[in-house]
Amino acid sequence: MDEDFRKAALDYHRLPRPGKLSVEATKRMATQRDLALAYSPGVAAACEAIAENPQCAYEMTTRGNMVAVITNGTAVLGLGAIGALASKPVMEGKAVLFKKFAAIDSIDLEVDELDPARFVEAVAALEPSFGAINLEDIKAPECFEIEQSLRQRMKIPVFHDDQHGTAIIVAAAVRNGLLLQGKNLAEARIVTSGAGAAALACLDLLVAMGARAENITVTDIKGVVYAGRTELMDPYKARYARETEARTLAEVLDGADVFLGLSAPRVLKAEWLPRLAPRPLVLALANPEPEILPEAVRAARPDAIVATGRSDYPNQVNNVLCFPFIFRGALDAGATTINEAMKVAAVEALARLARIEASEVVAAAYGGQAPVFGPDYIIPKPFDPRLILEIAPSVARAAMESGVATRPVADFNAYRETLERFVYRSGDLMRPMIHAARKAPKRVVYSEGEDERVLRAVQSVLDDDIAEPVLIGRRGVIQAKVKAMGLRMDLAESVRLLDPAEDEAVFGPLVEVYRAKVGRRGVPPDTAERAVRLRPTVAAALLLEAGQVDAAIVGGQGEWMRHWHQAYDVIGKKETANRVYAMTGVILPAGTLFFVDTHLLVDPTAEQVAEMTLLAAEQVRAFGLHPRVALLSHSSFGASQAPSARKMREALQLIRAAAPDLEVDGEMHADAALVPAIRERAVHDSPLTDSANLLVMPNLDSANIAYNLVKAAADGLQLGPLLLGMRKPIHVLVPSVTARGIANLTAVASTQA
Ligand SMILES: NC(=O)C1=CN([C@@H]2O[C@H](COP(=O)(O)OP(=O)(O)OC[C@H]3O[C@@H](n4cnc5c(N)ncnc54)[C@H](OP(=O)(O)O)[C@@H]3O)[C@@H](O)[C@H]2O)C=CC1
Ligand SMILES: CC(=O)C(=O)O
Ligand SMILES: [Mg+2]
Repeated sequence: MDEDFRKAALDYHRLPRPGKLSVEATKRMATQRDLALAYSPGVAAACEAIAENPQCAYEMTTRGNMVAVITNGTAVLGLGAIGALASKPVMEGKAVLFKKFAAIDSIDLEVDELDPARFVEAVAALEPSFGAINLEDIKAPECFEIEQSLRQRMKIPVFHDDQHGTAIIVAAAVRNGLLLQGKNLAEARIVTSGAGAAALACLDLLVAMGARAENITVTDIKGVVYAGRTELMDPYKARYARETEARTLAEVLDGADVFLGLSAPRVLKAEWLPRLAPRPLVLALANPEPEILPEAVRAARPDAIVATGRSDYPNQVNNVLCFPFIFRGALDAGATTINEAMKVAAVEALARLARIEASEVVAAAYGGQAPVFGPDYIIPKPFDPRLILEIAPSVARAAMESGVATRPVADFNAYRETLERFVYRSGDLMRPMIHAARKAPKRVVYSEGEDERVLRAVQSVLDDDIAEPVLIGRRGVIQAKVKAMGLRMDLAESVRLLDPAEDEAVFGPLVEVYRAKVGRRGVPPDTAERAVRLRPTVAAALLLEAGQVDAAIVGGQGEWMRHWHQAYDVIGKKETANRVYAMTGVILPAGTLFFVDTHLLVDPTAEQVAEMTLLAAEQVRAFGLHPRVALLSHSSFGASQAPSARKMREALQLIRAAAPDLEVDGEMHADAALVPAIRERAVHDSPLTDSANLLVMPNLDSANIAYNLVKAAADGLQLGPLLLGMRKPIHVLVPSVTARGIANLTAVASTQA
C-alpha cells in the first residue's frame, strides 16, 4: 500500500464521521401515538406475542434479517493476531458488505476473549438477538473447535466465513480455472501455503467435490506438513500430512497444477514458478498482500491463471462473493444451519455466473469494460447484481431439499422478484408491465442496434421474454459485439437483424413510404433516400409505420430533440390528441414520482395542461398505480393572480370536467403535493387521499428542472421520458439511458402496442 492510498484509506474511515456503519429506524417515530405504539405501552403487545410463540420474533423484530459478525481478533486478514479492537474496521466492513450486497442488517461484535470455551459462552448467549452468526478472522485451530461447539449449541446458522465462505469461492474459481486450463479436479495436483482456517476448509470442499487427497500437499510457516511432524501440528492439519521427504514449499511445487495461498505475504518466490505444471492456477489469496503479485507470475509464467483476494487485480477470489448471498438464502428459508448441500449450491451458482455474460452494472463498476469468461475473469465480480439473484435462491432451495428450512420459500418466482426489487430499483414499478408484456411479446425495433447498452438490454428482454427484438445496424458489427460481450442471444434465431447496407428488400420499400410522408414537406426525394439509409431513427419509425414491427425504441446517441423530430415526422400524434407530451418517472426509495411535460412543450396552455394530465394519468394507471395528481405552481390554492397560477386553476376545472373521478388538485406548492399534512394546513377539502405521484408543471423549465433536481438530489432512477399521445408506440432514449432503462422502456412500449 503506498502512502497516498494509506492516507486515503484513513480519511475514508475517519470522515465525514468515524467508521463505516450506522443504525437507522425503520418505523416513523414522529407523533405521540407512534411513541405509544413503538414503546410503552404498545411494545408490550409484541413482547407478549413472542413470549407465547417465539416464531413471532421473525415477524415483529429485526431478528430474521440480522447477522452478527463476531471475532476475537486472532487472524485478522493476513495481519495476524492484532486483537479484537484493531480488527473492528474489518468487521464493520463485513457488516457493511452484508447490507450493501444483500440487504442484511448486520452488526460487528469484537469479543476480547482468547479462551475458546469462554468465547463460545459469550457468543452462544447472543442467540436471541440474531438470525445467524458469521464468525470472522478467528485463527486455526481454535476456530474449528469454536465453530463446532457453536453449531451444536445454537439453532441458527453459524458460519465461519474464513473457512466456508473462502472455500466456496475458491472451489468455484478452481472449477472454472481448471476448465479454462483444460484440466480436471480429480487429476489436479494441489499445493497450499497455509494450513489454517481458510486453507483446510478449502481443501475439504475441494476433496468433497472430487479432488484426491493423495494429490494434495500442505505447507505452513514451518514448511511441508509431513507424516510424523510434531512441531506446530494439530489434528486438523494432520489430516493432510503426507509421507514425503520434502520439507519446503519450493520442493513440493514441482508439477503442481494449483498453488493455493492462504497464508502470508510474499511467501511464493518468482524463481520457483517454473517448477509448476504447464498451465497452472496460482491463487495467491492472502490479504491485503498476496503470496506473490500477479505481475511477477505473469512475467515468469504467461500460461498461468492468477487470482488474488484484492479488488485491484483481475480475478478477485474473496469471500465477499459468497457470504452476503449464502446468508441471504439461509435467512430467507429460515435455515437452522448452513450445511454442505447449501455450500455446494453456492459453488455451482457462482461458477456458472462467470461463464455467462456479465451485466451492465458490472461493466459500469469496472470502468466500462464488460468482462468475458477467460483467464482474467474466472469468477464473477463483487458488484455483479446477479450474485444475489442466483446464489440466494439456490441456497434457499438446497436448504429446503436438505430439510433444514423452517420457513420454506413457497414461490421461487415471487422470491426472485423480491430479490430483484433490491437489485434493480425499477423492479417494483416495472413488474406489472413486464408481466403484461410477457403475456403477448411484441416485435420491438431498436434503431441503435450497435449500441452496447441496447445489446445488453436486448439480452435481458430475451431472458424475460417480453419482446421479439429487431435490431438495425451493420450485421457484422452487431455479431462481433455480441460475441465480444459474451452475450448469449442467438442472432439467427431469436433476434431479427436489419442492415441498411444489405437488406434492400426491407429498406427499399421504406424509402417510398418516407417519400410519401415527407415529400410535400420540403424533403427532396434524394434526401429522403439518404435519411432512410443513414438515419436509423427514421428507418425504425418507418418500420413501425409500415406495420413490420409493433413498437420502436430510438435515439440514445446525440441530441434527443433531433431523434424526436425524426420520429414524430413519421409517426405523428394520435387523432384523439391535440399534442404529444413527454412524461418522466423518477424512481425513489419511497416510490415513484412522475413529472409532465419534461421535454416537449415550452409553455403549455390551460387546455394543453389538462390534456397532458389526462394522458399522463392513463400512463400511470398502466403501471398498476393509482394516479394522484397535483398541479404545481408558485401559488397555493388561489393565492396568486399571476398568469401561470391562473392557468393551472383553469386547467384544474377542465380536468375535473373531463375526468370527475380522477384524484387531482391544485394549484399548489410542491411540498403540499407530497406532504398531506402541509396540504391540510392550506385546504381541508382536497380530494387527494395521499402524497401526489403525478406532478404536472406549469411549463417546460419547471418540469425539466424538477425531475432532474429530484433525481440528482435523492439518487433517483429515471424512467423515460415516455411519449404520450403518439399515434403508435415509439420512445426516444436520452443519451444517459442505461441498459436496464432501455429494457424498461421496451416493456412500456410493448404494452402500449
Ligand atoms: N481471499 C480470501 O477470501 C481470504 C483470504 N484469507 C487470507 O488467508 C490467510 C490466512 O487466513 P486464515 O486461514 O483465516 O488464518 P489462520 O491463522 O487460521 O491460518 C494462517 C495459516 O498461514 C500459515 N502461515 C502464516 N505465516 C506463514 C508463512 N510465512 N509461510 C507459510 N505459512 C504461513 C499459518 O501457519 P501455522 O499453521 O504454522 O501457524 C497458518 O497455517 C490470511 O492472509 C487471510 O487474509 C482468509 C480468508 C479469506
Ligand atoms: C477476506 C477475508 O475474510 C480475509 O482475508 O480474512
Ligand atoms: Mg476473514
